[in-house]
Amino acid sequence: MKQTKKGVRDIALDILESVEKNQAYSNLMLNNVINKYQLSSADSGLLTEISYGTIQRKMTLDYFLKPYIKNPKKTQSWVINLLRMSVYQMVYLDKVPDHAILFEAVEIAKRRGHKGTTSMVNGVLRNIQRNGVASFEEIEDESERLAIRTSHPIWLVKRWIEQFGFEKTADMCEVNLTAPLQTARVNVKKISRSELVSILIEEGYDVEASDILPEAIICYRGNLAHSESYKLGYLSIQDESSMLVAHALGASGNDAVLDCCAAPGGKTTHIAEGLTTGQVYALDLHEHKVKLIKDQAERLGLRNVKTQAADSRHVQDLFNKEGFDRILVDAPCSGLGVMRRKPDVKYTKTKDDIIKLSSIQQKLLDAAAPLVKQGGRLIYSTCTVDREENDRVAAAFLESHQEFESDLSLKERMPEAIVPYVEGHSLQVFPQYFESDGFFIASFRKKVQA
Ligand SMILES: C[S@@+](CC[C@H](N)C(=O)[O-])C[C@H]1O[C@@H](n2cnc3c(N)ncnc32)[C@H](O)[C@@H]1O
Repeated sequence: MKQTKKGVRDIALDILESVEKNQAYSNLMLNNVINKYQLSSADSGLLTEISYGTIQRKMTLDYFLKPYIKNPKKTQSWVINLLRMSVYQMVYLDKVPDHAILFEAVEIAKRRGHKGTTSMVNGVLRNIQRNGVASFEEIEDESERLAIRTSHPIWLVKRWIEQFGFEKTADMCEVNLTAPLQTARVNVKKISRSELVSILIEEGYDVEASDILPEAIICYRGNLAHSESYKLGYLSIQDESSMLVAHALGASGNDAVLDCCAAPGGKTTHIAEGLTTGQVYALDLHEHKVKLIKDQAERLGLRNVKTQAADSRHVQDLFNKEGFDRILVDAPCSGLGVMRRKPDVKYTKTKDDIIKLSSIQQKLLDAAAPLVKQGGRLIYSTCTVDREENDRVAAAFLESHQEFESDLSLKERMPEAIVPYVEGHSLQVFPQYFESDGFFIASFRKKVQA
């Protein structure tokens, strides 16, 4: 039901407050409020731009605000968020004039606070309008400057520079500030890509075939999740990096496949679309998440997906040894490759999380290993950019599982554009390579016993 009318900026402030207090993820909250208030597409666009933009650039905005706020620690959080989102609009959006931004901010301050707060908001914004914002050149340390300018935590920027060098880190930080394009995967069991592209164009979507993957479509305008073709099961919304995983797995025909961490089912259904008589067994921890996989398989008309709620660290209790041709461990991870979609992730993840996650990732791989057939393949993937969770987990697996070897055939299953980035048995996709998510894939082959 449509709620009482609330201004876009008021709603944006609610989102910023909830995200700040860790009550909600920005992407989920945004979808909820767009439905709740039945916003027009122009208003949804503005709301997304203001709330995502402000979260994306939080550290930069705080740097701009610092000289103008006497006592930031004593200032209420909603006031800080109101100032952040107003400065975001003043500096980064040219479609709204400064006087309108100031007027709206003062009106919100009047409604939510007392006179003193209103005049403080007014004063800070007027001063910024008059004097401008600080230059980044004032920050001496190069990595700190990059961190503040692109609004990434300093520990993370330093860690990435150490792991990948300054240039790659800087490119990644820049691209993390941009909005991702929506991509979709064609359900080749139901329709060809060229047919689907024509149907979507007729429906009014601005789409084209990707030149990286044969089943991918890029959408420049409109939300394909609302299309008729989506309802009919012709497509799934999926990032191209994530689509690479099914290619790496290379399941086909009658293969028995196990997907250990499968919800919401993006990769399970991709794999299932590529089989004929084969089956995918899809596991995830919780029943409500398993339902998401079931719903997707049903929508896509896939009958070769079997789901079960289970802790895959004990997967050996569920299946016989050496029962699967292919196993995928698309592990829980820090998600540092998907910051464009979930900008709040960058401020909440810690080094400790990375250590804890890498231990879970190793346990999941250890548990899956005995279930792979001799000559079969095990794929490990994450949507993160961090050597501890990626290369080190892969190396530790090979070291402690002599029955496996590096699978150097990974290159042969990757699309041409990706091949140059494959290093031996693994691949780290950086978000700046193809405008897709940051992703890691490693491929292991179980040796055939003599
Ligand atoms: C990266 S997501 C998987 C995304 C999924 N493969 C897809 O493509 O849609 C990781 C999943 O692992 C699940 N998970 C975490 N720990 C698990 C465990 N011990 N056993 C099974 N699933 C687990 C989480 O619930 C989460 O859904």
